[in-house]
Amino acid sequence: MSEALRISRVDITPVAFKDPALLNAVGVHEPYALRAVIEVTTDQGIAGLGETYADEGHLRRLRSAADALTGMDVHALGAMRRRIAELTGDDRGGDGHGLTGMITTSSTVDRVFSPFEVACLDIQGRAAGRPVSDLLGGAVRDEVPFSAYLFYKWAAHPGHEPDEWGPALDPYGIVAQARRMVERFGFGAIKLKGGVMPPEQEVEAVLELRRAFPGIPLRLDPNAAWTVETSLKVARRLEGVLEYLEDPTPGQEGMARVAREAPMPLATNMCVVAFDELPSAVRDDAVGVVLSDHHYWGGLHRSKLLAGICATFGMGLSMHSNSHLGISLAAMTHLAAATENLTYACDTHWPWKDPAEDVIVPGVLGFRAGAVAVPRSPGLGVELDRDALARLHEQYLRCGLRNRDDTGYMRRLDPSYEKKSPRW
Ligand SMILES: O=C([O-])C(=O)C[C@H](O)[C@@H](O)C(=O)[O-]
Repeated sequence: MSEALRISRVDITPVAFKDPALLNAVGVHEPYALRAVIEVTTDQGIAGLGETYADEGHLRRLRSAADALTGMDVHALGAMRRRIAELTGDDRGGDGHGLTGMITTSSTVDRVFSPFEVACLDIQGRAAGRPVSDLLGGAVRDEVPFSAYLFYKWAAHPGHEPDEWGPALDPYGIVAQARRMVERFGFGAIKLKGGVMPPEQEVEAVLELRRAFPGIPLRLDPNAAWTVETSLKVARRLEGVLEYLEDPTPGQEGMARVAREAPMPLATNMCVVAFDELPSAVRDDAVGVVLSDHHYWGGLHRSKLLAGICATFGMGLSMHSNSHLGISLAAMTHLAAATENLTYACDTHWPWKDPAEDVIVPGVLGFRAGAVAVPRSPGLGVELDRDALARLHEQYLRCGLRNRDDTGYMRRLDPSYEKKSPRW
């Protein structure tokens, strides 16, 4: 039997990178997005990478988990998760963790375990000379399609630097943003973040997108900003236009009422965010598509478990994102490549990031025709750029967000912004 690879050291480095003034149902993105880079090193000197949220509460839990996992074999993933569960208890919720408009009910154990699992899989892959997708059962696709993630957006906002994208505050601004995204990255699917403008304006924006991009799958996601009645009006107006409508209204009960009459599937990353929320969603037909996210579903293996449950119960599977760096993009790509029923283009915030602001050595990951090629080198296939890590850590120390005990990600709308009524 080959030797154990024991964890001898864990480095957790919080970083900040610039985020544009993107709008959603609860506010505007902070000028910086916070992430934590996890580097796990074994006694044989093999290092692996993970990435996760970086609010203070999460950082505290990551640090205690790191101490508890030191000395364990990187193959003992089940035992690692159990040890983290002993530390955190069955705590649920508390922090927003970049999930818009909700205090998440996702599992703390799964959120804390996830970046360690990814880093350990990176090490396993490096040691075995295999890409992470092989450790997940093998890639069933060589490249993973992602969607253009459009946002209503201010040109700038206090604390944000003006960026090359400019404002997008009406349907024409949204179509112009989509054209630039599609021209630059080649995306073959489009998602619009809604819940910001009056619903009829958001319907207009989707219809303009349909005119501008005939045949491209479209999605609209108002982050549960609407009533059941408004959701149904929108759904009827967009019959035959949307591939899915994401989280139109809060809660499984409301979603089930919309789902009964809506002419398209409903998707969610808000009312099903943990395994124990699946049975009622299935029983009540509340959702047609679940958006997975390995950051809160407990890593890559548990995301595959979610995929299996969705397949069993006839639900579709897509993938959620928050503002993220290249380590997460690599993990998302390996997972999607190895998940047969993940047939929707995945979400990504990647295009909104300044390409010069990342912690990985550039050149390995990129979009061609809207897709990312699955890395074939051992592990995740990405390397840490230590100078960039130090720079973005300095930015974290300077940016003034680190003492917040929330997501460090969203700012509630300031009073000068008059939010339009979410009702129709
Ligand atoms: O529903 C979603 O897609 C998200 O929760 C992703 C992000 O939080 C999104 O709303 C954002 O970045 O504003």
